[in-house]
Amino acid sequence: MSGGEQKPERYYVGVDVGTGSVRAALVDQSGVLLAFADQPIKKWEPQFNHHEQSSEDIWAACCVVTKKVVQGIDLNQIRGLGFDATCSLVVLDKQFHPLPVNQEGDSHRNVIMWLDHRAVSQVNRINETKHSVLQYVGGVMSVEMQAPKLLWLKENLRETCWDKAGHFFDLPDFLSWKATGVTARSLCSLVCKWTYSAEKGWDDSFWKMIGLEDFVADNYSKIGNQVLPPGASLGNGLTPEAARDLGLLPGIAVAASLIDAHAGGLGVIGADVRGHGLVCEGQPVTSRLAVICGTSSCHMGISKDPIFVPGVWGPYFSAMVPGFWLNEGGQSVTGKLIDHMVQGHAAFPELQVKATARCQSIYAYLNSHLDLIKKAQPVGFLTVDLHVWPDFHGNRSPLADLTLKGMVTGLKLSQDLDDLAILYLATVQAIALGTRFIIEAMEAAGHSISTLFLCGGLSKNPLFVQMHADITGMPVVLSQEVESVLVGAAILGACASGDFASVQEAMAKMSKVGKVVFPRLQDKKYYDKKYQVFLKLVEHQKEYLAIMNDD
Ligand SMILES: Nc1ncnc2c1ncn2[C@@H]1O[C@H](COP(=O)(O)OP(=O)(O)O)[C@@H](O)[C@H]1O
Ligand SMILES: O=C(CO)[C@H](O)[C@H](O)COP(=O)(O)O
Repeated sequence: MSGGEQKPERYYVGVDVGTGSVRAALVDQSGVLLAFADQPIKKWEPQFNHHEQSSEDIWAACCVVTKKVVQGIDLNQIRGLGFDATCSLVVLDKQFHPLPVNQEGDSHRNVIMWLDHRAVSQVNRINETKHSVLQYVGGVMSVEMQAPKLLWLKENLRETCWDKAGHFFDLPDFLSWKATGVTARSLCSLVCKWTYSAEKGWDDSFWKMIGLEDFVADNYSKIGNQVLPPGASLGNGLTPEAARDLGLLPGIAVAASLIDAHAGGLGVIGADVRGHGLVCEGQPVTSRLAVICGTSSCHMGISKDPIFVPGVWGPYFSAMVPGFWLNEGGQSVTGKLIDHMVQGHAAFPELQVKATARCQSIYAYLNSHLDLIKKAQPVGFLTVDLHVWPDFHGNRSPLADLTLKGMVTGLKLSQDLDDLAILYLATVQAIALGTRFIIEAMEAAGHSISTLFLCGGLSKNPLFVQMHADITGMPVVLSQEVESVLVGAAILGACASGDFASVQEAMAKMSKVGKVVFPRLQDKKYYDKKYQVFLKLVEHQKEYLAIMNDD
C-alpha cells in the first residue's frame, strides 16, 4: 500500500434468524449497515401448540441472504461472521442428519420452535421437583425452554427420534456448528435455556431427577460439554464447504453465537448517550433496559450482582454482557398478537385494500387512521372503554403462568375500520402495559431502570414506541441502525476476528443512538388508570377460573 492510502475497511457479516425470517447485514467497524437482505423461512403448525421448522430450510435461507449482502465486496475485507437465532431446539442424528420431531415422521421438520407449547405436562413435572436450578430461571421453568421439550421427545418419540439422536442444538449453536464443524455451545444458549451454570457447569442431579439421566451417563456429549463465551472464535473458522454455501472465503473467523434477543441487547445497550438529554447519561449501564420486540418481546436488564426476580428469567451470569448478570423478562407473543388481532378482524380485507391503494403498510395506514379519528384528544385516549389483556399464549413474565389467556373488554356491535384501528391501539397499549408490569417486578427485586432501548421489527412502528414511552413514563432510545439485532450479530463476528479486545469495546464502538422518544407526561394520569384496569383484568380472569373450578 502506498504512503497516503488508507487501510482497507474491515467488514463483518451478521446473520439473524428470527421466527418468521432470516436477515443478514454487512456491517463496518463503526456499526454502520452497508447492505441488508432478508428471506422468509417455513413454519409448520401440525397441531395446536406444536410449532416446527426445518434446519435445512433455515440454513438455505442464511446462505441466500449472506450471498446477497456481500455481493460486489472484496471478500478479503470480511473479517468475521456472527450468528444469532431464536432459541428453538434442533435435533440431529449421530451423523448430523435431521430427525423428525413429529408423529408423522417427517424428518425435514426437525426443529421444535421456541413458542411450541407441547411439553406442558413435562414442564409441570419439572417444576414440581423444586430443584435448585429453577432459582435461576425466575423460580419457574418455562415450557418454552429445552428441558421439557427434550423430555417430551423421550416420552413421545422414543424410537423415531430419541434413541437415534446424536445432537440436540439450540438453533444459534446449530448455525455456528454448520459454519465451522465445531460442536461447542455458546454459554448464552446453555445458561438461558438449558440450566447450565456459568460457574458450576451442568447439575447432574437435575437431569437425573427429571428422567433425563441419559445426558449425565454420556457426559453431556449430546447437549454440549464444550462451552464458549459469545463472540469467542470457533475452531479454524469457516469451513470450505460452508464458505461455498455462504459465498464467503474459508477460514474467516466465526463467533460463538447468541440468542436473538441477546444479540439485540448487545446491539443497543452500550451506546454512547451523551448529548441526548437522557437520565441514563453518566449512570451505570445497569439503568438501561433493552427491549427486543419482534414476534415476542424480551426485556433484558443487567446487574453487577445476581438479582432474583420472581417470574423473570435469570439471573444468568455472562449470558449477554460478559461479567454482568442478566434478567430476561418476556412476553411470548407481541408482534404475533398484533398481527393476529388485526388479521382476524372483519374489516381486515378493507384495510388491506386501502393500505395498498396508498402504498402504505397496514400499520402505517392504521396509525394515520387513528390520527384522523382521535380529533382533538391524544390518540391513546381512544381506548377509554376498550381494554386488552395480552396473554393469548400464556404469561411469560412476571406471572410465569402459561395457563393465562387473552381478554378483551368493551366490544361493540359494529366491526368497521374505526373499530379495527381502536382494537389495534388497545392491543399495542396492552403490550406496553405488560412491559410496565415487568419493569415494576424487576424494580421491586432490586433493578433501577430509567431508560428503554427498543429494537426489533415492532420498534419500526412509531405508535408502539410512543405507547411504550407514555405507559412506562420512560424515554425510549432507538438506534441509528433500525436492524440493531444484526449489529449485535456483527459485534460477535468483530470480536471473533480479534479486531476488538472485548464485547464491551465492540458494543461501545458499534452501537449508536438514533432517535429518542420522550414520554408525554401530561397523559400520565390516563395511563395510570389504564394500568389499574390492566391489573384488574388478570385478577378477574383468575376469579372466573376459581368460580368455574369450584365444585
Ligand atoms: N414497519 C413496521 N411497522 C409495524 N410493524 C412492523 C414493521 N416491521 C415489522 N413489524 C412487525 O414486527 C413483527 C416481526 O418483527 P421481527 O423482528 O421481524 O420478528 P422476528 O425476529 O420474530 O422474526 C411482526 O409482528 C411485524 O408485523
Ligand atoms: O425466548 C426468546 C429469547 O430468549 C425469544 O422470545 C425467542 O428467541 C423468539 O424471538 P423473536 O420474537 O425475536 O422471534
